[in-house]
Amino acid sequence: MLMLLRKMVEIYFSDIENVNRYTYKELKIATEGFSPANKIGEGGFGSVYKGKLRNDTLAAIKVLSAESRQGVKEFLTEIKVISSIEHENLVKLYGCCVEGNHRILVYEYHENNSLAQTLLGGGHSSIQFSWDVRRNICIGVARGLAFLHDVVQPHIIHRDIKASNILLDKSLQPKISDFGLAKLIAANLTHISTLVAGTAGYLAPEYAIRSQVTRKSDVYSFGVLLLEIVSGKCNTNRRLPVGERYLLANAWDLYEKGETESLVDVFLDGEFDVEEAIRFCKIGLLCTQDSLQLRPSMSEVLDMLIGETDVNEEKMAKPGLVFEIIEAKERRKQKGTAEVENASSSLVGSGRQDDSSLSGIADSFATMTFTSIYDRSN
Ligand SMILES: Nc1ncnc2c1ncn2[C@@H]1O[C@H](COP(=O)(O)OP(=O)(O)OP(=O)(O)O)[C@@H](O)[C@H]1O
Repeated sequence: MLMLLRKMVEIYFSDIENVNRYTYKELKIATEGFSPANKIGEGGFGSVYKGKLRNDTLAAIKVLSAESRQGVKEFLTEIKVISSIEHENLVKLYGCCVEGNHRILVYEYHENNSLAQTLLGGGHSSIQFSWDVRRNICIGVARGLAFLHDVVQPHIIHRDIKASNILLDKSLQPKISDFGLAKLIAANLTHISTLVAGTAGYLAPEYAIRSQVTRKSDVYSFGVLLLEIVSGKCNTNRRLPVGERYLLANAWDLYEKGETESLVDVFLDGEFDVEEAIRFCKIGLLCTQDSLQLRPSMSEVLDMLIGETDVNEEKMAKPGLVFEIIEAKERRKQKGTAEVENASSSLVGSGRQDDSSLSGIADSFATMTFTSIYDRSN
């Protein structure tokens, strides 16, 4: 069995070009024995360490935990996928280590950390997120995603677009990381169903409820991220009163009242291009509409962001809000009642959801990893 596995790994590796292989020993040296001092993060799949490679290059070394769902096949698939694509807004994979039980990915290191720890990190970062910087980040992320969706063949759905997966390099260029959930899907398939493994606040309703993954579920997540970048607020802040907890619901309320401008981060102190900021908010709302068909593609989003095309808000519908289901589920847990069904029926546009899809909610949520429902302290 072990021999067979080794053989499989060798066959797979012989098929993968341009990927360095590292030994466990050299990665141990690079991270000073995986010392806690060099640990820079902890994700759903394991720990991330900063390390210095043999050629003095800094790297982010992601050690997949034993509990990680990624087996050899998924691990090697991830490597194959990442190594075959290169783009200025995607994190570069240097190589990997597959030795015994060790599964380690070695990425280019980006010193300015993620948006989750900087922009949304509660004031612990010294980075100045001016409007120009934010605009550049939004456009860069849209470029990276449009590339994955519309240029790479067959296209790639990221599935886990969120602030902790947007890293910043030394000149604050955004880099999309974590293709652990990405899967290549055949171009003729419109969607694939799978276990929901994204993060709650960024999840498109159809993804949360029916595990339905399409490029449009990435578009939804991008819309949430866009609103976070413009507002400087996390999509969920459980410290706030119920009515103010959810950024997306607030954004829609303000839009309806014609007060979209007040969504923009107060830290900008009024120093931003008002028209452009409002346009970005509207694009965020276009992306998060309940109906997949109404959401634009990432290439269309990019064109709207750079002002190449206008934002058509004529028929813009209310966003699909997942939090209502989450809260109802929490209440049900506490009270042992069957409120999920009630809350689900109040989901925006939920008239299209039948009982069979609703009955899957609890199961879908049981498989979700709620790893990044973070709060911003201010
Ligand atoms: N290439 C990198 N350069 C610098 N820091 C990184 C890099 N990759 C990851 N990190 C840091 O490690 C943290 C954890 O990353 P990881 O992708 O494993 O998990 P996550 O995105 O936080 O959560 P999840 O696994 O649920 O997606 C990131 O938030 C970031 O701070």
